[in-house]
Amino acid sequence: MAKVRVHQLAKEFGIQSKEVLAYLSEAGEFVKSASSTLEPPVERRAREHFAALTKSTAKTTQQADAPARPAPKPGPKADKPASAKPASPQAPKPGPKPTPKPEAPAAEAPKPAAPEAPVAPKPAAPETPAAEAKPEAPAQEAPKPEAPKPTPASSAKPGPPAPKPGPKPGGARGQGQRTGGKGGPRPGNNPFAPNQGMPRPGGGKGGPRPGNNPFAPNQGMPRPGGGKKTEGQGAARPRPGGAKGGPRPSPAMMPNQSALAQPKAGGRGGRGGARPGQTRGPGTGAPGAAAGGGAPGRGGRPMRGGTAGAFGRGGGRAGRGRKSKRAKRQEYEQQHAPMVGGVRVPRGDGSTVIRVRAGASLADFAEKINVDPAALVTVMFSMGEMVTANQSLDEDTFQLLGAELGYDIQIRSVEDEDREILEAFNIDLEAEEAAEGEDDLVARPPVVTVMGHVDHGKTKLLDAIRSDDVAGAEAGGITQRIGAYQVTVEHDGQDRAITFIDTPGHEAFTQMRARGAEVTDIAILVVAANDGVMPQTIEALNHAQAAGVPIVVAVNKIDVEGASPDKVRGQLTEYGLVAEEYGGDTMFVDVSAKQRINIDELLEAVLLTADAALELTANPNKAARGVAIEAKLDPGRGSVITALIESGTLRVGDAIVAGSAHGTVRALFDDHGLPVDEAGPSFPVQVLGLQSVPSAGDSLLVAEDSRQARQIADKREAARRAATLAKRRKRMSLEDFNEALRAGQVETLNLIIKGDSSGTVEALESSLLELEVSEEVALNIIHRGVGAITQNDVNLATVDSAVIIGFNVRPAERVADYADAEGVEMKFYSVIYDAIDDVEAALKGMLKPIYEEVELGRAEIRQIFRSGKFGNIAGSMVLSGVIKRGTNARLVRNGVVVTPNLEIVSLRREKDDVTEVREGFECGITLGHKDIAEGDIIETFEMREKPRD
Ligand SMILES: Nc1nc2c(ncn2[C@@H]2O[C@H](COP(=O)(O)OP(=O)(O)OP(=O)(O)O)[C@@H](O)[C@H]2O)c(=O)[nH]1
Repeated sequence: MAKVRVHQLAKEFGIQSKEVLAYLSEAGEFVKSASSTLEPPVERRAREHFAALTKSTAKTTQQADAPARPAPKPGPKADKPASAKPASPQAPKPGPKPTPKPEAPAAEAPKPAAPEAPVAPKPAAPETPAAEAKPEAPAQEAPKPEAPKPTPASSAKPGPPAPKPGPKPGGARGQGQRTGGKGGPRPGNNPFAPNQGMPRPGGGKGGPRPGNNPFAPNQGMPRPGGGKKTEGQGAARPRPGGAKGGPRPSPAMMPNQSALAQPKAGGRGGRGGARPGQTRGPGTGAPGAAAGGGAPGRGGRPMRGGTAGAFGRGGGRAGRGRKSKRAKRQEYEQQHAPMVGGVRVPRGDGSTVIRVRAGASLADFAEKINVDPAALVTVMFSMGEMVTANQSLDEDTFQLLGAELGYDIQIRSVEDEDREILEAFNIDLEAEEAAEGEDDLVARPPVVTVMGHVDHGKTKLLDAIRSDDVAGAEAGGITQRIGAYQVTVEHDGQDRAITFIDTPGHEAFTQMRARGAEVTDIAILVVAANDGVMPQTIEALNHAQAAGVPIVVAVNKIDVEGASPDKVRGQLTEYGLVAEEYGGDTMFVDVSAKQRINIDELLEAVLLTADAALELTANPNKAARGVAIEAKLDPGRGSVITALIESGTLRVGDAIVAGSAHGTVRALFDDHGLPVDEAGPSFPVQVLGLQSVPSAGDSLLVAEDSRQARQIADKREAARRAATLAKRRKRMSLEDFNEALRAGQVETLNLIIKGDSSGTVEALESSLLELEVSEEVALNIIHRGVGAITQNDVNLATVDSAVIIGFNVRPAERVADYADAEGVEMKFYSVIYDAIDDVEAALKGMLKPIYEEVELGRAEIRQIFRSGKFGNIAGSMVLSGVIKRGTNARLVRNGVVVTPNLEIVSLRREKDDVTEVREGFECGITLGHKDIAEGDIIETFEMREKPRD
């Protein structure tokens, strides 16, 4: 029998030749290689040895097999084969015990594996049999022992070598990792990191991010594919991933995430961290998945960011998303502003005060509430008011609009308006005054206005005071001019000046007040002793008291027979003016303007009243501020105003602005017509140099230079024009009646008749009342009277939207101006029939118009073009007349009107939009109506007003 060779023997025992060789070598037998033959005795001993060894191994295997499943045990020995063989596939299975601890070693597996090599050879040899017993055994055991990791370590090798064995138990898992992940340990990875369970590059495509910190507690940064490959690790530490582990989502990691993450799991599970992992775990079929959620969980977070980002929600964009939300809310609120008249306009709370200047337009108001003017136009339209955005509105209209929108719209007063204008030029008159100290102020003369009933002697009195017979120069006896002058009287041994304003009654006084000019310090109320208190006396009294001006009563015409000064005193007592001698505080002085009796006493009474009731001081050392008392255009000298300086000093050469007039003071004249160089407080002075004529009552001030003066004047002019326009809008004129009636604003024509005699006035009135134009309109004469048209007439016309008819009378210049400013129409006639004809025509104009239909043109539809943009276009031929765009139309089919009330929405020739197409031409017509057919006739027409007979 041939000798047995080494490899044959090894094969026989199912072991490797080198193991046999090793044994033989150890036994002192010289055997060269696996093919060497063995001598029979050697063979026999070897057989015995291996037979015994096999037996014991088989036993061990059986033991291991049985308890292996239920209880871990032989871990220590198994490690070697495990590392050598494909235990990995199985490793995952048993790996369910997710204890953080074992994981560490597991991760370390790679390293220890290396050092193990040198150690293994030696000790391994004797163990070989055991190891060879079965590779599976260790494989199975591996999982179990994983928990008792320390055990194998200690049992395998105490002390120093501990680290080596350490890895072993984990080795099974580490292998699992390695197997799953192709790569070995990552160079930068820290095997000792507590959460080493970081996913492996092998596990995923991505690999760790370079910036990743292996020592970071949240090492388990999301990994692409990590979920799949690292469940084992994850199983060991689910926490990190789920909790803080995951780095906050950042755009940098998004690509990977989104590339690998399952959107849903990522997006949703992100918060939980574990959810994505769970989702994936099962997907891999790995038992460790449940626990493995940890690792993927980490990934979950970023995934959320990534996914969320992809959908524009949450994640890294969360912040921006929120901002945008806020913006959207604002937008939403705006969009859901209350609808008024079909447009959205922000509403006020009912008490929101919006101040607009007099004559402001919708555009001005729109700017204040930050809304599109067009929207307000629509609102006005819905309220029945047809106004344009730039049209000036009166106060009433603004009130209506304000009530509709919830705003308290207030019209700024003239004063406020002017103050604002001046503030734009850094001129604050109030602040200027407030800044003046006692030292700046010096006494100034009182300014006196003479008031009273007609013909009670105002002018005569002023004449007497001035010793200048002004009254004699007046024609007709009706005072029509305003002047001012200053007189000097001796009082208590001192020369005291008093400034007088000549006024034809209280109207101008009030008018000036209305303009913000309150120049009067004291009022002299003239009452003719022979006539007593009359209506205008009371009016004047009321006006003066309304202005808070102290009154001195001049009981005039005491020289006339039958004069009863005491009666006057008694009468005035009823109106609150109680004479001093009756225990009151009003000074009454009996005078005769004609006889010049007690004039000095009257002046003294004025001074005493001024001293007692008023503190009249002003600062003369500043740029002049004053009021234009009178203004006129002098043919030779141009614009001439009589100004009353209130404070400061006006000098020749000053750049001034008075109302909306500006210029440079060319010359100054006092009330005697003498040139002066300057005028101080309370000094009336004629001023030359303005480039236009301001109005009486306009304020005057010295500007920095002529340029500034011009700019202020321009601004004032603009404001005044706007205010005038606003007033005019609601006034009436004969020509406007038609429109006003149509708008339903009036049904009655109000008239004021003023004539030169009562006879003509009565004749005109009765003739007008006989006019019977229609039952639809009525004529109402609200006032009639003899004499010139006065400001009171204009006021009345203003209130009642009346037209003033003047028969052989004219208004005073200022009244004409006033009427113009107020938008009151005045008509003047000298022939009664002209007046009647005009009124009759106006009344006819008031009648509601009669309209009749007038055919414009006819067109036949020849072809129909469908157009998505324009709808159905009727290719037509104009049969007669003209087809005009925008006109009314109707559709006639077979002689029957099939659709009335259409409109030529658009009209085209070839490809051009045209406004009209004449007979014989083809055109494309759009009716905004779909049901059209070839052969239909389009008739166009318009409604025209039919003149009345
Ligand atoms: N006898 C007498 N007549 C006077 C006196 N004062 C004025 N008259 C006369 O009364 C008339 C009216 O005088 P005016 O000074 O024009 O009166 P007025 O108040 O200015 O009148 P109007 O300008 O129309 O408002 C004139 O004829 C004066 O001569 C007076 O003291 N005695």
